[in-house]
Amino acid sequence: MSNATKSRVEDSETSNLEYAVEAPSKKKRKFSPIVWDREEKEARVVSKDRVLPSVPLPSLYPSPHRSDVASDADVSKVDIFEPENLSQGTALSTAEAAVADGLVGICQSKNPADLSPSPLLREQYDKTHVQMEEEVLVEARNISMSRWASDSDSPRDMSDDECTPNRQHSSPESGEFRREDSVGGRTRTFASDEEGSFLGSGSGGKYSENDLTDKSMVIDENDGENVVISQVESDSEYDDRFPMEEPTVSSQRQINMLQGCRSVFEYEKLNKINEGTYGVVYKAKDKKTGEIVALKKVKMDIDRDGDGFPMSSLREINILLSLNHPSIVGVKEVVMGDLDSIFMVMEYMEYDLKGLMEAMNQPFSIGEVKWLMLQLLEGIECLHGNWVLHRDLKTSNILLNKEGELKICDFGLSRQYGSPLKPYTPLVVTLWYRAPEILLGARQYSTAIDMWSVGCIMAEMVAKEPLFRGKTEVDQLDKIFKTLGTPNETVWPGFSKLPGAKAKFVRQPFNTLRKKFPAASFTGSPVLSDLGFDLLSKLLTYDPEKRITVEDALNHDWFREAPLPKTDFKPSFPELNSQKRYLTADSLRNFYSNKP
Ligand SMILES: Nc1ncnc2c1ncn2[C@@H]1O[C@H](COP(=O)(O)OP(=O)(O)OP(=O)(O)O)[C@@H](O)[C@H]1O
Repeated sequence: MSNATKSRVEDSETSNLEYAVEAPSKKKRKFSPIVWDREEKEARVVSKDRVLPSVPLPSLYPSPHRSDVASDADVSKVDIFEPENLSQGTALSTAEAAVADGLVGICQSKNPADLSPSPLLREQYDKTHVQMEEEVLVEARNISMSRWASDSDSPRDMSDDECTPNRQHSSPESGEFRREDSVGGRTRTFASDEEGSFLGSGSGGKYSENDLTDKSMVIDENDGENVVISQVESDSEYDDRFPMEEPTVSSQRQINMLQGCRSVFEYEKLNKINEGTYGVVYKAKDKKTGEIVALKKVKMDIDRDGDGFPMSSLREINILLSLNHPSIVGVKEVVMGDLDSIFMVMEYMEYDLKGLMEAMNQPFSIGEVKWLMLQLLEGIECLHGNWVLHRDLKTSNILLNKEGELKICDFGLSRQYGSPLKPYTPLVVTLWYRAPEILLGARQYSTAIDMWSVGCIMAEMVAKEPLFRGKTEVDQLDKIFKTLGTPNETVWPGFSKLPGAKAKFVRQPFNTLRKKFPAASFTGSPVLSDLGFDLLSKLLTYDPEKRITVEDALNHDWFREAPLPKTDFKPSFPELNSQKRYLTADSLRNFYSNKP
């Protein structure tokens, strides 16, 4: 369990405990680029142990902490890892093409001569490179022109927030400090049991140059899948408040073509964990250190239009290498296999939330749900604070380890600006956590889409079953409307103008969510206090502009009422079945028969 997350504490006037109190923030809210200012919370108590960031994405720069992991490419390529595919002569060239496209500096080679790309790979690199350049430019421009762009509001003051973007040029001093330093001096970490007693203290597919001259960023989604950046808001008031800055990306971007990756043969493959849309995940052991890791093999046959390294994978790697947060799965390095294989080496997590819930015979307790929610929200706060939308939050993308630490994984769909999304199979990309604005074909959406997913995940953790299990998009909307009531212009201004709103949906005048989660129950239905229900309702709010932000969710009083977050929660299941991430009948039987 990470100290950072464990020690998140919120202020409460009703509490007689002392907490570290952060002064009311002067910053504008910094969540959705298309959702405007709201009242700020008066005060928020935060952890004394949190490691805080200093700089935003986009970062094509590797972590200084991570580049040292891969220092020896001159390794023997023992033929134990997919030997049939081994082609030493071309491997480095492939890796180089990938490296040059953003895996910059995460690998090193002792022999630069090995790294000259073949003409074919050179061409692939050039194509992908141009696309990356455009995206990076747009992303950076938008960040600098956002409402955070003033001195006090810039994402560069992410030191006020929760995560540490890894950048080659950032010094540890500037990148990290403890929140307790900032204000007040009153700090306390906490742990609780279930009863609440404290146990411890302490637009259309392409963007143009013109797009770069506007003031704020939104994301367009065309035809359901093609996501691009477009620009909104150009009023003078905005200009006054948030003066434009020139992008600095071109001077920041540095590609070291002479750096290469370590080989996957440094690892001993143990077994396949799972196969998702974008890659196969293996459990493996570092031969030198014995450390157990997860290796995600990047699929090369999708999402690349036949001409390069998959953009989804590059983005995922870039994001994961750029962010360092206890609730975001850590990537140790990127290694290369054969001509067409690149692997991400990640910290190994024993469970994913989906598999775990399938294996449990009881739902989580409310204290456990709170603890998991806090960790999840903190990871999302880090993402949103760095202009990253996850866009595919679901229970199988939330990993847990034996220590009860939760980490978000699978950033394959994150920040897919300008690149079509091509799910390998529609069955895999679930609709269940998808926000109504996306289902209804909204062309602009924001961080609120992730918050909807969090609402679905919260409900699922409480009830131990998915909240809305639609089979098609229309079915998904029907299921949502049946429970939350059919939206209208009153609850969701702008709803009727959404492309999908013309369809005939169920007419449900009432919100019946409370019935599913009563405050007290004699029927065995999951129970949620008024505060818990309030948070859930705010997460599952139709209007994205009114939907709760991650910061407000983290400040919600539900986390301060008993039972408190169960910070000492540790999943007590044996490690999940390696193939499917859920327990075999045998291991379950053994598990329960051995229980006292
Ligand atoms: N670091 C890890 N440790 C252990 N298991 C992991 C790790 N990363 C991923 N997994 C397992 O592999 C599965 C697939 O991983 P991931 O979601 O990253 O792949 P994907 O191809 O992007 O999947 P999707 O189809 O959901 O987009 C996860 O649901 C999880 O069970």
